[in-house]
Amino acid sequence: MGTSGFSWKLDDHPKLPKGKTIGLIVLDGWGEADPDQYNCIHVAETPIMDSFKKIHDVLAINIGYEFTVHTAPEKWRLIRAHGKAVGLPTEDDMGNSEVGHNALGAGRIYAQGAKLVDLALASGKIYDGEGFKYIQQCFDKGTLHLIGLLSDGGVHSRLDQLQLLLKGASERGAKRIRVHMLTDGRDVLDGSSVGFVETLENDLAKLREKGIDAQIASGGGRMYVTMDRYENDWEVVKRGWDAQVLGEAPHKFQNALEAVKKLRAEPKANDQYLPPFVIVDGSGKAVGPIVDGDAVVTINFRADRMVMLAKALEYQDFDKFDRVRIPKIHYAGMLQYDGELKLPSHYLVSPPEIERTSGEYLVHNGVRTFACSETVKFGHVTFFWNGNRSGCFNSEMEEYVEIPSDVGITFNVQPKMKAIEIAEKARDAILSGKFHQVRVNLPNGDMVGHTGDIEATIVACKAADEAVKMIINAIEQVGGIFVVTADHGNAEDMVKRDKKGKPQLDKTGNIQILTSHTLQPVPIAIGGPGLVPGVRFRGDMPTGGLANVAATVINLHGFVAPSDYETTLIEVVDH
Ligand SMILES: O=C(O)[C@@H](CO)OP(=O)(O)O
Ligand SMILES: [Mn+2]
Ligand SMILES: [Mn+2]
Repeated sequence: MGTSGFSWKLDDHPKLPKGKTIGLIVLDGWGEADPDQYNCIHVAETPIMDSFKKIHDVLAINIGYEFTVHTAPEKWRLIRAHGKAVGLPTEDDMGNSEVGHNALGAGRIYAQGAKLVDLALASGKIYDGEGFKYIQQCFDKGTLHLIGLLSDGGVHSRLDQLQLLLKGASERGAKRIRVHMLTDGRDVLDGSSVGFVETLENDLAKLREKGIDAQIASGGGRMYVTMDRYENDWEVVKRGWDAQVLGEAPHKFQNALEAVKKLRAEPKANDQYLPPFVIVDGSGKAVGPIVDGDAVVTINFRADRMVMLAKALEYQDFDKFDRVRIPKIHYAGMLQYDGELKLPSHYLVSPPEIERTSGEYLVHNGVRTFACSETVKFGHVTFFWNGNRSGCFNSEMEEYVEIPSDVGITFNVQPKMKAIEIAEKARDAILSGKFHQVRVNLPNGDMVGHTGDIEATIVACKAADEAVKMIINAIEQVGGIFVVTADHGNAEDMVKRDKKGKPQLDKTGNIQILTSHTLQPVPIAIGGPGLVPGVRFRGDMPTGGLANVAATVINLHGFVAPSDYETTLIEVVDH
């Protein structure tokens, strides 16, 4: 920190002991909503998660399973996980893993990428920064390439920001612009790609009227092209590289609208998984490969699914796939995506300065931590948790375990994912007695929820509940404490609704499946035999959110939380 007088030392909590083992479980995409057939959490058998909500008069309850859960009515509540509570621009912004885990781990609410980019564009400061000046150096002779998610979902990127950047860059000297678009269908309805392409094409046509040579150059579905994360499957990034840099793809079209419409018409096609395509001119030549002297901007503000491409674009030493040709470019990210790796080294907007996270404090105060998930969510409980930094703070105090995810499948075919494997690792870590905090992310509700497959999502929710049971069982055995919560909603609502909450029908009278996250609150439950009697959720914090969890957990480890953290959710009453 460099601030004089700063100390990592946390004060002892006056009433709560140190040394308890805390099982900290984040259910990804697990919100609370009214029960109906599209609420997969409600439909699924989830006895453990249900038990936390039940009203009981006694502290220890037996819920009819082979172990006892210690809980009580004042040990379950809902917290906010979307909009301003997690640093997003408006209350209409659904939560997501990045902002959710940042808030959970950092204990404070930071203006997040979406908001920071909005502000930088509105004030024009984005054009005064080092990053823009760096790419601007190529505008005279080279092409400006914009690569990213074409969507108004607001999770990874936003179309209006792309539109402003196109305008701003063209007004500041960009003469030749190529957009490499990725279709969404995950943060927005499947099929919405067509409308987004139309909007973008209109904008590009207007630029062309002004004499700027602006076109879409390539595309593909976000889950199949470019936007992999945590190095799960480099083939995804390679497909993008081939189209964007080399101008090669199995599908060639003369315009992007035709491309998206035709590729969507294939059986089982959807926006998330559209195959890669390139746009070619009348002679069949790709209109926009990335070549020496060009500028490249990755327009997503969110980090996880841009880091791999950023590495491919920036690193000299790179062996993840054969890049064939490595263009000499000026590359900038919309944000810097990894604070530890300083990747990319040039960026248009500075990321939120998330520092002094709970993980770092706890390490400095002797709390030994184990964190685990499977690949697709591994960075959530490590990288996002620690404020978008890869690696641990102190490898002697922390152990991070990644269970390899299945590759090349959509998770509705494997809805149990690695939930039990994650729970087994957590169980073993708890029983080993080596750790004070055992932290996991259970991906099922979210990853399967994103497929839009309701039956599979029900299976997924059940699997996550079984994993919670295994972890809590271990906590019971060691006399520990559990904290079970979620990062945002998803599986609790799988249908698009009208303003009154009724399922909305499309033109053909079918319901519209909601693959995205939601605006719903998420549960938090605390319990376990190690919880001091008299600990309960405070009644004076009705608007508590994810950022209040860090102070709560720090308290349960026996410390007073740093004074600038959002307040704790718990109090200790005399018993
Ligand atoms: O898959 C992702 O990238 C997002 C949705 O766009 O989900 P989550 O925030 O849960 O990681
Ligand atoms: Mn999530
Ligand atoms: Mn998700």
